[in-house]
Amino acid sequence: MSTEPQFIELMRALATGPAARGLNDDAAALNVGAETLVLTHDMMVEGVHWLPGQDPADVAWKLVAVNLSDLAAKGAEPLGVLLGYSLGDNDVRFAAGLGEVLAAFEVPLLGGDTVGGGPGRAHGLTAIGRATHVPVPDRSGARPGDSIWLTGTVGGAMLGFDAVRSGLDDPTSRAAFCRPRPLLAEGRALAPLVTAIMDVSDGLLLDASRIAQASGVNLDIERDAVPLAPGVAGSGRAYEALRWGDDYQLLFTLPASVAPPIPATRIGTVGSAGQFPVTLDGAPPDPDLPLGYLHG
Ligand SMILES: Nc1ncnc2c1ncn2[C@@H]1O[C@H](COP(=O)(O)OP(=O)(O)O)[C@@H](O)[C@H]1O
Ligand SMILES: Cc1ncc(C[n+]2csc(CCOP(=O)(O)OP(=O)(O)O)c2C)c(N)n1
Ligand SMILES: [Mg+2]
Repeated sequence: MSTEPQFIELMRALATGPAARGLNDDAAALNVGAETLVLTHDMMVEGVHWLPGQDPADVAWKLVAVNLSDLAAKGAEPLGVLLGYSLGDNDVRFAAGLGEVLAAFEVPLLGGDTVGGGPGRAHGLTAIGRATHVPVPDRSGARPGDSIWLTGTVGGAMLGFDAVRSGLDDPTSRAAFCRPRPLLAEGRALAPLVTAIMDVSDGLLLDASRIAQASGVNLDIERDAVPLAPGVAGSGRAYEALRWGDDYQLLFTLPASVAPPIPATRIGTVGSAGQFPVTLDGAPPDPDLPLGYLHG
């Protein structure tokens, strides 16, 4: 079996048009007449993205939210979604959660496909958006001297996952894992200003390394500047929170003179490319630990 990066490399040879952006971005950007459509697709798999026994309404919420998060990171306004659904237990609960998330973010369901499920069910969703700013911001414009910024905190999903796994009925800590909120308004406000932007799905360090690689720079993160979700600080899991993922915050770079128009924390500085795409307080990350979450 291939790893996720190996398979994407095979796809990269096929996705050669400009709209695919070299498969180096959160979404495709397709010019259609005077508009630019922003298109993304993410899947969720039982046992990989949700635990067997989790409320299907939460799975539906997250499936839509993670895709809208990719639109948010490109400053796009959602136009609609298409659902690929595997039948299983409690399909009615899934439909209820889908209704909630579509209403919460005012996104229409446009269609989809339904198949018989089995163990290890997988659902997919395509989200279609309209660019509110062109050029659609990508990951490649970070320049030495830029500041690195992050919305919100990291580590909340990691703690929420533990709460779900241990059956803890604490809605606040579960919410970060079960019901992430795509930062659509924030992404739209940032799109005209940023030099690079993406959403943090696979872990702050791994996603920062993607901006670094796309931009041909180093991202140096100040460890103590990274805002941690309540409960992470002092738990001994601060470094894990930088690598766990599923937090769906926006990570972006701005020229040093530009202040973000939305609440965010400055977490580091862009430097020239060096041996490591990402450093922490000038030092390489722990070589024995992955930077974030990769499939395969
Ligand atoms: N099976 C696939 N076929 C074509 N493109 C893919 C496939 N899997 C991933 N990609 C592309 O590879 C890039 C990286 O994917 P991914 O890391 O999943 O992005 P994101 O975290 O924004 O969802 C994106 O451009 C995505 O569209
Ligand atoms: C049961 C379970 N175990 C572990 C995780 C953690 N996890 C699984 S995939 C993932 C990264 C994000 O998923 P991915 O499919 O890579 O999304 P993308 O980057 O394509 O948006 C994380 C943090 C989880 N969500 N659920
Ligand atoms: Mg993806």
